[in-house]
Amino acid sequence: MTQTAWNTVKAPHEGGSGAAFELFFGYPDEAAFARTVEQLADDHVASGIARRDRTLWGPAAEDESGKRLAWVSLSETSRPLVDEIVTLRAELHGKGLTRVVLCGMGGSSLAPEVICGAAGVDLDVLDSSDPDFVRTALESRLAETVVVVSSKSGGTVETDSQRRAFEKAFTDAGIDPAERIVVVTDPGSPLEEQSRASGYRVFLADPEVGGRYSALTAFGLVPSGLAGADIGALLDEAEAIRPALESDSVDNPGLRLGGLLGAANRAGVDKVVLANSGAAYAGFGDWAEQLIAESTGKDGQGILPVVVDRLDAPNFTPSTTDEVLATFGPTFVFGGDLRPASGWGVHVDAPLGAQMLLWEYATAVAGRVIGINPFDQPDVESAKQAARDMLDGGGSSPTPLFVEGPVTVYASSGWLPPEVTSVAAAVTALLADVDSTHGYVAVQAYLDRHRDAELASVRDQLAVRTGRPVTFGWGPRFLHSTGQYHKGGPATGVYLQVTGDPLADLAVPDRPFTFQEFLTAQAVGDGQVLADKGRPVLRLHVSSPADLDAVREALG
Ligand SMILES: O=P(O)(O)OC[C@H]1O[C@H](O)[C@H](O)[C@@H](O)[C@@H]1O
Repeated sequence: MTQTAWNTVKAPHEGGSGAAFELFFGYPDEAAFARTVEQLADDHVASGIARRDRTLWGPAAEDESGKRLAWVSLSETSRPLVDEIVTLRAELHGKGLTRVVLCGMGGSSLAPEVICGAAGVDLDVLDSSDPDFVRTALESRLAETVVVVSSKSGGTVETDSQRRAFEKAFTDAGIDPAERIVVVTDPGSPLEEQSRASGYRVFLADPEVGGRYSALTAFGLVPSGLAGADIGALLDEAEAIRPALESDSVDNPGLRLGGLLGAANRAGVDKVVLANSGAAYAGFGDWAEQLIAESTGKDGQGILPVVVDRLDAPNFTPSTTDEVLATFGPTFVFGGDLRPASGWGVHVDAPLGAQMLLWEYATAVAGRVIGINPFDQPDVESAKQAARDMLDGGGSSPTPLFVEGPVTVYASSGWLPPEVTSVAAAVTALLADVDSTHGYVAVQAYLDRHRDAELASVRDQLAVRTGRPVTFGWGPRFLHSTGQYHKGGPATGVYLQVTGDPLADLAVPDRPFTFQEFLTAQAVGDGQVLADKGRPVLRLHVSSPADLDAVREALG
C-alpha cells in the first residue's frame, strides 16, 4: 500500500463559531502536491477567483467564466433574500400551507435537499419523471401544499412537466394555483414570463451563477427557507470561510483541496470517493457529486465522484489505486487499516455553508490544474436532444435481444457475444469489459427512487464483485449530475441501465406525451448517446416494480 503523508490546515472549532474548519490532506508524493499548491498561490488564483477573473481557465473558457463567477460573494449578495423568504414562510404557514414540494432538477434541487436534511426540516423533492413518483407527490396532503418550481433556464422538460401536473391537481381540487406556486428562475427565462402571466410569486436568481454553484442563491435559499431551514446561518457559515478562501496562501483550504484533486488527477488518480464521517448533512455527497462531475468531466478528462453511504462500503474500504478518498464530517477516520490505496485522501470538517463554498472554490481550482473549463456542461444537451427525438418519433425504438422471465434485455451493439441468452450471462459479459486499472461501472435506474430505494444496494454488490469503482444514479436525476461525466469524461465506464413499467402511467397535461413515455425516451436517448460514443450499455427492463428482485439476483 502506498505510504500517505498527512498534513492539516485549520481554523479551530471554538464554541461553534461559523469560521471553524479543519482539513487533513493525504498524499503519496509531497513534492508534487506542494508544487501544485505553491504554483496556485504564486499565480494569485484565489484572489483572482474572488475578483471574478475570467482568464484563469484559458482563452477558450473566457466567455463562460466571464458570466459564471458571481457565486464567490453570495454570502453577502444573497442576504436581502433572507427576510423576504422568512416573511413568505410566515404568510404561508398562516394559511395552513406547511408542506413544501420542490420541483427541479440538478443544481435546482440538490442543494435544498442537503440544506433541509441538515436542518432536519421536511422538503419533498420531486426530481423525476417517473409517473409513480410524480403521482405520489401529487396525492399527498395537497390541501397543505406549496410548490416551489425551480429552473434556471426555465426550459427543463422534467420541471415543466411537474409544474403542469401540480397546476392540474390544484385546479381539479378547486384550488387556485397562483396561491400555491412559487417560482425561482433567472431573469428573462420563459418560465419567468409564463409565471408572471399566471400570477405566481417569482424569485429571480443571479444569472451570473451556474446551476451547480447556485446553493447560496435563491435556488438554494427559497425552498430551504420556506421549509424552515435557518438560511441566515448558512450564509454566515459561508461568509466566515471567505477570507481563508480568497487568500493567495499555501494554507488556503480551497487551493489545497482543489490542488489535491487536480494533482491526483494528473497522477492518474481520477475518481473521488465521498463518504460522510458523522456530518449532520448526509446528502452532501450527492450535491458535491454534481459539482465535481459536471465541472470536471469533459474533453475526455475529469474526476468521477463515487458516493458511498458508509465508511466500510466497498470502494471506500477497501479502495482502489485510482481513487482519492474524501470524508466530510467531524470524525477523522484515516489511520490504522483505513488508508487510501492510492495514497491520496482528504478529510474536511466544516459547517455546511462553509463546506459548500470550499468545494466550489476547490472544484474551480481543480479545473484549472486539470486544464478544463469548470463552468460548462457540453455533453448534457446531447441526451436531452436524443430524448426529444424519441418523443417526436424521430429516434428508433430499440429491439430487445431476448426476454427472460420478467426481464427484457437490450444492449448497444458490438460488445455482447451473440450466444448470450440469459440476464446473468449478459451482466457477466458487461462486467468483463471493465478495465482493471481505470474502469468503472455506472448503474442508472430510471425508477421511483423512494419506492425502489433498495435497488441502490447493488452498488455495493457490484463493487465487491468487480473490485472496481461503482456509481449508482437515479434517472433522470443523474442526467443533470454525473450524466455529463459519463458522456464527456474518459471512456472508461460500462453502463447498466435499469428501467421498468410503472404501476400506472400519468399524462403530462397539455403535452403530447405521458410521464412514462418521457422517462423511457430519456433512458433510451441517453443510452443511445453513450453507445454512439462507443460505451457499452446494457439495459434490463422489468415488467413490474415487484420484479426488481430478479435484477438484484442477476447482479449479485
Ligand atoms: O435549473 P435548470 O435550468 O432547470 O437546469 C437543471 C439542470 O439542467 C442541466 O442538466 C444542467 O446540466 C444542470 O447543471 C442543471 O442544474
